[in-house]
Amino acid sequence: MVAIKVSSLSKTFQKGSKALNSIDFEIDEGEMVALIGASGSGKSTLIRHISGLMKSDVSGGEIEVLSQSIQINGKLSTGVRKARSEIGVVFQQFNLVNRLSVLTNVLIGLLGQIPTWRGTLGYFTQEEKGLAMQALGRVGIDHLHGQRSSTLSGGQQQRAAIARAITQGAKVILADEPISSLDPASARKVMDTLQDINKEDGVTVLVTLHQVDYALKYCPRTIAMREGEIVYDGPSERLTPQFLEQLYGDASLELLDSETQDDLVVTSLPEQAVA
Ligand SMILES: Nc1ncnc2c1ncn2[C@@H]1O[C@H](COP(=O)(O)OP(=O)(O)OP(=O)(O)O)[C@@H](O)[C@H]1O
Repeated sequence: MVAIKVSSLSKTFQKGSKALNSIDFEIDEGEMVALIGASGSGKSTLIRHISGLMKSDVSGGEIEVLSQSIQINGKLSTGVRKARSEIGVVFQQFNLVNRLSVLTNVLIGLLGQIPTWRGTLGYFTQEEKGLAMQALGRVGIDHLHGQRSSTLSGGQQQRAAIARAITQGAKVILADEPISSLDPASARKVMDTLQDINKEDGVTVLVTLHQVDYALKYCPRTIAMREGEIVYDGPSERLTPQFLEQLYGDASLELLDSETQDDLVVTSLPEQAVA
C-alpha cells in the first residue's frame, strides 16, 4: 500500500517565490526515506504540506497519506483530522511543551483519540500512562519520565517526540531535520530510534536531513530537492560526492560532512598543489 502520495504539488509564497514546483512522488508503507537538499530547497515546506499544516496553491495538486486525502488544490480535506491521527510529526525544535513533564508530553500523543474533556483536564488512565511509559522505554528515556521537558538535552527531546508519535500509534512519521542541532552521538541515537521503529513496527519514515552521510547510513532511498524541485529520487548509495556535485554544483559541499569535504578538496587539487 502507498503510504504517502504527492501529485503535482506546488506552493508559491506571497512574494512570488515558488517553494515547491509540481512535485510528484510516492512512498510505500514501511519505507524509510531521506529528503535532502541545500538550505531553502523546500524540504520543510514539503513536510508541512504532507502533515496538513500548510496549504498548497489553488490548483496546487494533491496529497494522500495512507489513501486518505490530506489536501487537494489548496483546500484541506474533510477527513484531514482523522488522517492526521496516523501521522506523527517530529520537528527540529519546539516539539514539547516545556513546562510539562516528559510523560505528559508523550501522553499528548493520545489527544486525538480521547474525549476532549479528559485532554483538557489532563486526565489519563493507568493503561494510557503504561503505554506512554512503554514508548519512553522504547526510545531509552523512561527514567526521565517525571522531569520537566525543558530540562532534557536536545537529543532526549527528539526521542521524547518520537515516543509521543509511538503512543499516538502513528503509522507514518515525518521528521523535519530532527538531528540538525545535535552532536554526532545524539544524532545517531535519534536516527537509531527512527530506524528501530521503521524496522520493528513497519512505520513509514520520511526524514529531512542536511547531510547525506546519515541518509546513506539509515535510508535505503533518498529524494533530493533543489529550488523546489526533485532532482533525484532513488537508492541513497548512488549519492557519491561526485554525483552530488553534478546535482548541486558548489552547493553540494553543504550536504557533505567535513571529513568528506576535506577528501574532496585534496583529491580535486592538482598534484603539485598537494605539497
Ligand atoms: N512562510 C514563508 N513565507 C515566505 N517564504 C517562505 C516561507 N517558508 C519558506 N519560505 C521560502 O520557501 C523556500 C523553501 O523554504 P524551506 O524552509 O522549505 O527550505 P528547506 O529546504 O527546509 O531549508 P532549510 O534546510 O534551511 O530548513 C525558501 O526560499 C524560503 O525562503
